[in-house]
Amino acid sequence: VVNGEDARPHSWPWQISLQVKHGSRFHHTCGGTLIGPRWVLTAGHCIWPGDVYRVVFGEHDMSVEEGTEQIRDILRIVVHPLWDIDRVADGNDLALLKLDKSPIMNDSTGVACLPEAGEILAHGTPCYISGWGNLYSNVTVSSSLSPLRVPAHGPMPDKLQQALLPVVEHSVCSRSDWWGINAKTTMVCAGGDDVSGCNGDSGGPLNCLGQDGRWYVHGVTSFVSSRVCNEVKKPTVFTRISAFTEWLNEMSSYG
Ligand SMILES: CC(C)[C@H](NC(=O)C(F)(F)F)C(=O)N[C@@H](C)C(=O)Nc1ccc(C(F)(F)F)cc1
Repeated sequence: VVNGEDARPHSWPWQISLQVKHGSRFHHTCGGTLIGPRWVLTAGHCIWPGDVYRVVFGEHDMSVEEGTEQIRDILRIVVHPLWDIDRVADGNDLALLKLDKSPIMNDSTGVACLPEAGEILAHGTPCYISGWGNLYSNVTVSSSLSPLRVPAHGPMPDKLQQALLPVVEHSVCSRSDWWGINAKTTMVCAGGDDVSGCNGDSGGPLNCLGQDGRWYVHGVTSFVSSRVCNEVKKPTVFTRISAFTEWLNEMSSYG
């Protein structure tokens, strides 16, 4: 998250850390959302065939054993059938992870509320992105020595970050100098004035306040500008969960 702040610990109890095994150690690779006792929703682009993953719940500061962490293994991974890493702009950037065992629900770990099917957020609706992704893109300025602009990764935070990202309605997000045709109606755009998601926030939740005073997860973090995470007129793009209600119900019911 670029230009965010430390989240109050466990204030987004459905936020998980998806960790991938490299050698004998696991490390954070994506965010995700607990949407049922044994189901986590993340981004399709977080899943690479052959990799081994685990899910950490109740995490806040990655560098400290806080006693609220719970770790679960994954029984099955269902990537959306239409997801294609070579066609990011087509959307469908979703994957469901079935856990071997439900985590214990407590003050630090809980299930998210999801919106009604088809629900569309109005322009300007205040939402928060949360994640342990990069604090900024480390873009080397192009010069005679390095003619290419090489976007490298900035530092990753230890503590969960959050940032207020106002919703950008589709008619604005799909303007030619914004995301153009890459912004589909099955996506939610949110952000502006140099706050954004960044690498490592992938798959995490877009948390939006509902009329009933509850927080609802409307988006799964999908993509940002490949030049710089918080590029002007390139708001963060999320998979719109309310466009996939049927698929989510089908998958979670066949257990
Ligand atoms: C999509 C993921 C690989 C990656 N996602 C993220 O970093 C996330 F945190 F925003 F989720 C990303 O946006 N990476 C940059 C480097 C990227 O590839 N961006 C990108 C932007 C737009 C499009 C387009 F326009 F085709 F849809 C494709 C890729």
